[in-house]
Amino acid sequence: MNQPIGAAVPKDFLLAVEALTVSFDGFKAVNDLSLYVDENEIRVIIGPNGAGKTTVLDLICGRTKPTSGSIRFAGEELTTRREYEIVRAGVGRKFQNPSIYEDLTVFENLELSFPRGRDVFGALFFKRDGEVKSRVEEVAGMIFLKDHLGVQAGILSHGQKQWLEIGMLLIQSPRLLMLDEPVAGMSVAERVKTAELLHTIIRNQSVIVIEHDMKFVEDIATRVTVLHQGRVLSEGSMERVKNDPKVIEVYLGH
Ligand SMILES: Nc1ncnc2c1ncn2[C@@H]1O[C@H](COP(=O)(O)OP(=O)(O)OP(=O)(O)O)[C@@H](O)[C@H]1O
Repeated sequence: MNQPIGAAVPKDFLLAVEALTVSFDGFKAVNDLSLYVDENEIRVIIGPNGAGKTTVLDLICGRTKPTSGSIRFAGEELTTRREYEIVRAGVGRKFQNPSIYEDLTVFENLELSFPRGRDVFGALFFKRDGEVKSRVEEVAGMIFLKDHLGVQAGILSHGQKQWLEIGMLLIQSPRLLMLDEPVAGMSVAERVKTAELLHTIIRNQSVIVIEHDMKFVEDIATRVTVLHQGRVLSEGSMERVKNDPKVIEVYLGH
């Protein structure tokens, strides 16, 4: 049957979070939340402390299980999946503090994160050296560390360590990257380059960023979701959200 003109056509989002709730001892940290992220989108989540931002990412990556609701990613339900299955489905998560191997070089950190397959008997098989090397170099170029491949990760600047960790996710080619305050502690120049990096990433992937730095949010966001008390308080362009009286009252006015 033909769709009547003007009828809502269901759209396939990369990520569709619907009616998501999680209670901790009766306290709803996330409360009936719905959120939809497109392919090739940067979505920024902002909101006051305790709004539920980190908990939303914990729910998407399977670290926390919801009390109710659904999270569909590329058409698959994630709420019944284990954390490693969600990673394999294509969701990469970076936490606030970089977790890199400080004693290893940039090259080795990236190489170790390269996804290793398993053969039909379940044994690990390793990709040919050349394939790994060219992928490591490609990702190092994206994260501005191509000239630092032989450098020990421990002596990188804070910002470079953050980029390296993003690179360690990128090398696994996730379809969705989730970043928790990626520019915290970065210099102004590093923030500008991080915005550039995110714009490169979304040519092929989608990104969710939790951020407090409003200048950075303005630089990267096409759509912003404001959380408050576990719910969506406002959503839309930065322009719209920053002029929303509700948002000014609970967040931006402080
Ligand atoms: N495992 C948990 N057990 C109990 N309460 C929790 C748990 N995780 C989070 N909370 C509570 O849920 C609320 C939301 O926390 P969350 O860390 O998601 O907020 P946030 O928006 O990320 O805040 P911030 O900007 O400070 O990082 C807080 O009140 C927090 O104390």
